[in-house]
This record gives sequence, structure tokens and C-alpha cells, in this order.
Amino acid sequence: MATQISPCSSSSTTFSPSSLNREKFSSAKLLNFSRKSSPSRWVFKVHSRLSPKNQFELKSSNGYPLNAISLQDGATEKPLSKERLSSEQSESNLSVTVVGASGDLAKKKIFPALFALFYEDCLPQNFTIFGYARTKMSDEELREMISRTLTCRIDKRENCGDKMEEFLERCFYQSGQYNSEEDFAELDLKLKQKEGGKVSNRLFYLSIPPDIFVDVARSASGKASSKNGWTRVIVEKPFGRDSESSGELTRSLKKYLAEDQIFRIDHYLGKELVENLSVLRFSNLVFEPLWSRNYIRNVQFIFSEDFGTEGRGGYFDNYGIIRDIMQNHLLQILALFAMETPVTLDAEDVRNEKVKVLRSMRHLKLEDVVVGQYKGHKKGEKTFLGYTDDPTVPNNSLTPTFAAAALFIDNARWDGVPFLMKAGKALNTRRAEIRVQFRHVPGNLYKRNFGMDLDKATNELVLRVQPDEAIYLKINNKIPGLGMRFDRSDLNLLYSTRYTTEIPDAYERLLLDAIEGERRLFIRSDELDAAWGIFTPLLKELESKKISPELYPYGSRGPVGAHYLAAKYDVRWGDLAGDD
Ligand SMILES: NC(=O)C1=CN([C@@H]2O[C@H](COP(=O)(O)OP(=O)(O)OC[C@H]3O[C@@H](n4cnc5c(N)ncnc54)[C@H](OP(=O)(O)O)[C@@H]3O)[C@@H](O)[C@H]2O)C=CC1
Ligand SMILES: O=C1O[C@H](COP(=O)(O)O)[C@@H](O)[C@H](O)[C@H]1O
Repeated sequence: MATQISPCSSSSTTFSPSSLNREKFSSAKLLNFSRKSSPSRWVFKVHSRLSPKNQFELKSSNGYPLNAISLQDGATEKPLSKERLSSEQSESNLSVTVVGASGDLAKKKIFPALFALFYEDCLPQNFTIFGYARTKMSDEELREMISRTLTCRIDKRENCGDKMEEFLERCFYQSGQYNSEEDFAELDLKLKQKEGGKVSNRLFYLSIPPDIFVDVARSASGKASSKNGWTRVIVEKPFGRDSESSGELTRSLKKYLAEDQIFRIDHYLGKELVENLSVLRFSNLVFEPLWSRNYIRNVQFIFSEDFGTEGRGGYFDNYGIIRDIMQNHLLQILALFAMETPVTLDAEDVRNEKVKVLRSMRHLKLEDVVVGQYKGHKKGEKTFLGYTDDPTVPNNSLTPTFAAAALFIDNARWDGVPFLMKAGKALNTRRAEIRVQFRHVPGNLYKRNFGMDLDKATNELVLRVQPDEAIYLKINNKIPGLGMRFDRSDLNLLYSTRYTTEIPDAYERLLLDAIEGERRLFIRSDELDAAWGIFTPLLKELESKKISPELYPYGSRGPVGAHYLAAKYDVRWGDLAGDD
């Protein structure tokens, strides 16, 4: 069993990019870059990085030390000396303002992730956390709210109580309207008090409904941006409802923010197994040569939840499962899966490759999609309500809570290979996985041992994103004994048996990256355009033709239509094969 070390300790064994890359990034540069072209934009100066405690080498998900400046910040100034770098670091302050602090996501994910980073010594010495929302709350009440969801989930649990106390002492609250410059000016004053004259780096996390993103960007940029450090904004999905609204949102945000200040989060990109996808592919000779139409028959991206839209029906009905899961989480994984090898692991190189592959994809057609909606179901004594039984959902809603789709990439590598997606709520199980089904062995010597159906004996590689993270490869083997009987077995890397420590939550990785300025796991605006381009015509057609979803019982495996869709392309869903 291998042991993992804290990502922010000096002896961390994080995967590192090539030595060339390392050199490029280890020459730390302090930047002083002011965008004067548009007076309405946030002044954008980066003077210093985090001040890691005790000289440990903080690492972002890219394996770069955190005290190295990402070149994507756009500056070209000459490197500073080590002494000046370290003195500037200790004089800088990081503040994270969670806008929408009273909300579900803030409580469930963002504050716990910030605490976990603090617990693991991943936050700089001088940091402050602010909650901002309209709800009236005192600092004490915010702390009370946050403390209810904090846990010490990492290995060194002994100082948990003290660590929580220390963390909560750094948390403050400012109540205000989202469109009020005065309220953000008040926040600015409070931030300045905490920053104590040091260089201030400010991160705003917009954990609010998307229709108020622009209000906040305007008020905060006008009144609460940093005057002497960087200012970055994390924006939660959904980024629009279609190509037009997404383009409009991007244009509006860019009136107040430069593209490299906007961190569009897709939390699936922060999941351990999704991060590992590129490592598996590009650092193991056995996989990359097989990664094409020559050997791969189909690829499946499967997401299912065993609960409905409980409590989020109001939001969900306006979006549906295709916008909620497929257009972002599953498509992002697909892009990472199918992209060509990037020149380096730099954010722009990786994102360039993702855009290229997304732009090679065919726009999704109605005949390649099946939509479903869960209906109520009684199981023993228990009754599970249907989607339209939710009081926040209209009775006649046609919004899909399930969808299956067949996508195609029209490039040399993937010509003709079906990329199947399936996503649903209120199904029989909770899981997210990538399944790669390989072609059958040509002229298979052991044909007779497999019976007539050679396809049943093909190899399948599964990356189980959650739960119970695992990578396993289904192989054919002989059952021990004198006869020649065949079996299917798994070569299995099950994370819980291989590694002792818990896997960090995706939000921890992504928050750390945003603090570090590492953009690789965030969505660039052209990626977003390409992603919406694939789905927008279909979404419009579904809505204009008022396509009725196929009903499926709560807790079932979903609509049978999904099987017909797969069968049309000669595919069987791997998760329903019985030996999954
Ligand atoms: N919850 C989740 O699991 C996920 C959420 N997201 C996205 O993250 C963001 C935040 O999600 P979540 O916390 O669930 O959202 P909430 O609906 O809980 O909203 C967050 C806060 O925003 C304020 N707010 C809510 N509605 C309005 C409104 N109509 N006008 C002005 N302010 C409003 C409220 O604060 P107050 O009234 O105090 O101002 C609320 O506490 C959203 O964009 C969501 O789509 C993405 C992935 C998962
Ligand atoms: O973005 C979203 O993701 C969650 C599922 O996230 P997970 O990390 O728990 O798998 C989903 O429930 C929600 O509908 C969607 O908005």
C-alpha cells in the first residue's frame, strides 16, 4: 500500500511535468501588469505569490511549485531575486470572498474545502475569508454556520479542534446587495483592515445564481478589486443556457474582467480520477498506442445519481440534465479523453487541444438522443416522488432528468467511433465512470472458447470516477485446471486499497489552483463556445418540438430507449453488462 503525503508538504511527490517545463516555471517572476486599455477593467497587478509557511513547496495540480508565477498572467517582467521574492511573499495577503455565502454550495463545498486547504497548510500565512450575501448575519453566526460542516478528514486529526478554531477566527461576514457598489465598498474597507497594508491578492468565488454574476462583477470590480495585487473571480456553472446566452454572459463579464481573471469552474475537472486520465494515458506506453479508432470500438461516459432533484427543482427545471451534466462535466471529460497530446502541460497548451477536439465534434442530432424523466415509484412501504411532484416544478414540465446521446468526433483519430453519454437522476445507483470498449482480437485463436459472441470477450478499461475510485481492465484468462475454460477478470487498481489517505474533494484542488493562478482545470471562453455549439441546436429542437421524455420509475435503470440508441451503434452499455 502506498502512502500519500500532504500536497503542501515539502516532501510531496506530486507528478511533475517535463524538466523543460519545470525550468520554465521554477524561475519565479513577480509581475506588475496593469491593463490600462479599458478603464472599466479591473486593474491587474501581480506583485507576489503565496507565502508558504516554513518554506514548504506548495504545489498546484500541475505539479508546479506555488511560488512560481504562471506565465499566463500575461506579464514579461524580469525575475526577482530569491530574497525579494520571499520578503514580498511574507508581506502579501490572500483574501477569499465567498459571494452567496448563505447558500447550499458555499456551506456544502466551498467553506469545507477552504478549511481542508488550511488544515493541510496549503493556504498562505496571511489569509482572510469573507462571506458575502444579502442575509443578515454576524461574524459569529457565519462561523457557527461554517463550523457545522467542517470535518478533519485528513490523516493528522489530532489538532482538529484547534485548527478549526484558528480557521474560524479568520472568517468574517459582510452583508450586502449583489448590485450595490456601496456594499462592495464597505467590503473593500473591511478587507483592507484585515490586509493591514500588505500586498493584497483577492479571490472572489461567485456561488450565486448566474443571473447575478454580472452585477457582482460590476460592483466588485468597481469597488473591491485589489489595488496592489491580483484579483481573480471563480464563476460557477451554469455558464448560460445555450450558445447565445453563454456568449452574452462572457461579453458582459469581460466588460469588468479580463479573461485571465475569470476562472470558470467545472468541479468534475478537479476529481482525482479525471486528473488521472491524462496521467494514465500519457505516461503509460501500453495505453496511448491503443487510443484511437484502430483499437477502440466505443467510449462511454456514464453519470447516475440515486436521488432526484430534491430541493433544487427550481434551478433544475430551467436547465435539465443535458445542460446540468452533459454539456459540461461529461463533455469536459470527453475532451480530455480524446484530445491530442498537448505540447506541454501548460494551461494554454492543454486547453488548445481541448478546443481542437471539441471543434471537431459533430453537432448532436435529435435522432442520436434519448430523453427521460423520472416518475413516482412505490417500493415496499416507501414512496418516491416523481420529478413533477416537486412543488417547484411545473406539473407539465418536459425537462429531461435523464438523457443518453451518441456523439462523434470527425477527425483522423476518432472517425466513426461512437462516444456515448448517459446521465440521469433518480436512478438505481450513484456512479460516474468512463468505459473504453476495445475491438475484438482479430482472428482470435480462442474463438471456440468464447462461443459465438466475440464482442463479449473484448477488453474494457474502466475509470470509476466515483464512488470507490478505481481503474480496472477487464481481461480474458484461463480458469486454472486441466481443461481450457475461460473467465473474465479485472486487473484492478482500487484506490482505497492502494492508498491510505482520503482523496481530496474536487473543490480543494480547484480552489488551490485558482489561488495559484493555474488555469489548466478551468474552462476558457473558446472552449465554452465550442461546447455549447455541439449541444445548442439539439436543445433548441427538443424545446421547439416539445419532445416528451420517456418516463422511468424512480430508482430504476432509466428508459429502455437508451438501449436502443446504443444498439443502433452496435454498443452495449458497460454498466448494465452484469459483470461490471
Ligand atoms: N448546490 C450545488 O450542489 C451546486 C451549485 N452550483 C452552482 O453554484 C451556484 C450556487 O449554488 P447554490 O448555493 O446551490 O445556490 P443557492 O440557490 O443556494 O444560492 C446561493 C445564495 O445566493 C442568493 N440567492 C439565491 N437566489 C437568489 C436570487 N434570485 N437573487 C439574488 N440572490 C439569490 C442567496 O443568498 P442571500 O439570499 O443571502 O443573498 C443564496 O443563499 C449556482 O450558480 C449553482 O448553479 C453548481 C454545482 C453544484
Ligand atoms: O454540477 C452538478 O453536479 C452535481 C453532482 O456532483 P458530484 O460531485 O456530487 O457528483 C449534481 O448533483 C448537480 O445536479 C449538478 O448541478
